[in-house]
Amino acid sequence: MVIRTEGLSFNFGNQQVIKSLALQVPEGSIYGFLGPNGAGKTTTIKLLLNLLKTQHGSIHIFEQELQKNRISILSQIGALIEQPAIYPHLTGKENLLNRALLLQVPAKRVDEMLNLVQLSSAANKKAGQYSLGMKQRLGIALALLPDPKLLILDEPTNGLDPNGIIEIRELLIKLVRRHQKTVFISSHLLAEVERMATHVGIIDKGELLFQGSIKDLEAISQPMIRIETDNTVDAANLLTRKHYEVTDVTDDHVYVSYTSRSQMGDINTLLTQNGYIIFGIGKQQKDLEKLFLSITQNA
Ligand SMILES: Nc1ncnc2c1ncn2[C@@H]1O[C@H](COP(=O)(O)OP(=O)(O)OP(=O)(O)O)[C@@H](O)[C@H]1O
Repeated sequence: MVIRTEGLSFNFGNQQVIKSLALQVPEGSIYGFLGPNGAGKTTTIKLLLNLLKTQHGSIHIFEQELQKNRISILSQIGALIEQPAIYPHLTGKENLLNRALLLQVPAKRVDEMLNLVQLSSAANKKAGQYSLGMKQRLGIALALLPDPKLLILDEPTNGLDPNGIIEIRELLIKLVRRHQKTVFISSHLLAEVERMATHVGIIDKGELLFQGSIKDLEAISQPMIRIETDNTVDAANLLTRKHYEVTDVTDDHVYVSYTSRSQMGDINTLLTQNGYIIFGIGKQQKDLEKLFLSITQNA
């Protein structure tokens, strides 16, 4: 494991914001650390980076205890938390050169990093004029400069437009596949993490509700077919008789486990032929809130 915490807890005053967290982040993974605002993601990341001191429990990174091996561990971690520390009056390249000098990294890595995050053509533009997405990519380039084995990113796509989100996602996938890094990335968006993560941890109110591979997550975040119809109870009964798995019935909607697009067509035909009016039918992915419900209900 690249990151392993045991019984990790943290209090701000008398508010316990991290509760006995047992994270397991495998080598070469993109680990999506998922949770709503205020769940404790940033606090956890600050603990992992030793920006906050561990109060209870233990943190092992690269199989070494963090407190005892602080300097050697932290020198192998690249991090981006909150706003990237960028000098706006310097160009992107100057920002990187500055940091390279500080870290005693060969200057030629600067061009390599600009290339990797696709900022070569904007290298000589002032960083203050960069778009949010470009700033985030510059932040990632800064974090990658010392060639860390582990990259920790706190909500790196926050505030980005869809294009910016795709760019960051592709960059992270490339880093893991081609450059053998491990990426730990926090987010409050299930859909975003699902598209790139190999492993997921879900935290709410400081507690880890779920941890596992993306396959394990798919098993519980199964999409549904949402059918808006006039007589939901009768429609649900008909569907059940026809061996469809009805998961929920409300006044306006019937929900059925989704298996395929053609199954959605079959349901549409079946209900229409039996005289039901279909106002709408579509595939619905569970959002984080619904996922929480199924996790806690299945626990
Ligand atoms: N310096 C602090 N002093 C007191 N309480 C804090 C401090 N920093 C965070 N908290 C509280 O700790 C809890 C967890 O916050 P944290 O920032 O870790 O959550 P988060 O999951 O990163 O959320 P967000 O996505 O909003 O940043 C919240 O209730 C927050 O109000």
